[in-house]
Amino acid sequence: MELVKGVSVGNDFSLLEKMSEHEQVVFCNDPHSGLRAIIAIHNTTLGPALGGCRMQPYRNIDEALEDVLRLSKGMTYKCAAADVDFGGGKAVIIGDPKRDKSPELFRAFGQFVDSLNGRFFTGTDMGTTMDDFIHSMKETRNIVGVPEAYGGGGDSSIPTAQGVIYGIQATNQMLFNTTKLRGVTYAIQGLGKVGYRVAERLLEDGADIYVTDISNEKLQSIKNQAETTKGNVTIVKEEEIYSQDVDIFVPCAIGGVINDKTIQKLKVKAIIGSANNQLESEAHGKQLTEKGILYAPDYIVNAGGLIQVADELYGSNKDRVLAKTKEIYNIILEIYQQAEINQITTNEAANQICENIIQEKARRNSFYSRSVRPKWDIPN
Ligand SMILES: NC(=O)C1=CN([C@@H]2O[C@H](COP(=O)(O)OP(=O)(O)OC[C@H]3O[C@@H](n4cnc5c(N)ncnc54)[C@H](O)[C@@H]3O)[C@@H](O)[C@H]2O)C=CC1
Ligand SMILES: O=C(O)CCC(=O)C(=O)O
Repeated sequence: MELVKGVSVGNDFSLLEKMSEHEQVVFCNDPHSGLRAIIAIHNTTLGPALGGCRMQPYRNIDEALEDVLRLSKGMTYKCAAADVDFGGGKAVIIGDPKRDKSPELFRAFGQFVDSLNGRFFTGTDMGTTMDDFIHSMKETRNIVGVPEAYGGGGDSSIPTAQGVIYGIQATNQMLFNTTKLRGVTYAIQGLGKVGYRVAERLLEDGADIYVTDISNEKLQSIKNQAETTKGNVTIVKEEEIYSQDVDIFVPCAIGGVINDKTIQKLKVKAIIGSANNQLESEAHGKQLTEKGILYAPDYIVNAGGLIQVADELYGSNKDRVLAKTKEIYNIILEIYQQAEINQITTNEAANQICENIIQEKARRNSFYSRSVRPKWDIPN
């Protein structure tokens, strides 16, 4: 008897080959709530996988799978660089965040997370908010980025934006021999949870910024705010953000924005922002170096949120989170120096540093490697 009619995932092993670097990929389907999601666990050498959950109206399964595989790999490196005892994972929910959310959908998602029995911890990302995960928390304890009123560290985009600012200061030090934010010009793509805070801080310090977003409301809001700050804001069209005659491009929206097309347009001296997977491919890092553009690897710059959500497992302490986030300044400088000494790209330098950390820790913690439980005791 044919139980599942007409289902084909190809007549080869291409799906498994696609995830050959990953430990586990879980496809989640709950017809009752409409949940369709993918959870990817890339590497648990340093601890259970941790990574936010993105909600996006992906066009097809390939697009969603590609995104979750790339994002979860990035988390492995981000955890290593940020020195947190977690591995890399990520989740994507296929759906429109404006239309398709419901308490049932996030509860169903929580049940899938719980079924992984401590191998995966998750929280907010693009398209999801802390409120969504209040529903998931009813089904699993393995939710991070929880509001303060529920015992968590609160909005993780606050330390993420702080980390971006430390990264910009390190970049200004490298390029202009100053840690000051003003006197340097910036083009910001995306005024969401992170980008808006970065824009606010730059304006407060008297910097001139150029901004774009697909939301007019956000553009208008920052424009209004700039009336009371020392810095000035200029709104530009979405596609024009790449060709602005400014010092630094600050991508804080979607991934893949550094590609063959945009590199041609860029006139900046450096790129530093919060968006995950900014380079369409690693080779684009080389193209940036050849063009004399300094690239601050995204997963180093945007680790502030991860640092905060990982800290929740020790009880959430703002001073501890800030101290660790400040380290982003030194790590970025170290990467710039290593790239220069070894004549490699900054993304290669960052990858090498992280791979060495993972190997070194795996040797020390071999008893712990691939454990399904965190070191600390979290009751289930
Ligand atoms: N929230 C956090 O703590 C962290 C965020 N990130 C990454 O930073 C980026 C931004 O994250 P959030 O601010 O949390 O997301 P968000 O969803 O709050 O904001 C994204 C903003 O980008 C805008 N946008 C979307 N497409 C655009 C386009 N083509 N051009 C211009 N603007 C566009 C949206 O309208 C929105 O205002 C994402 O790539 C995310 O993965 C990384 C680490 C932590
Ligand atoms: O920032 C978060 O809430 C979780 C960490 C994460 O998913 C990320 O850094 O991309």
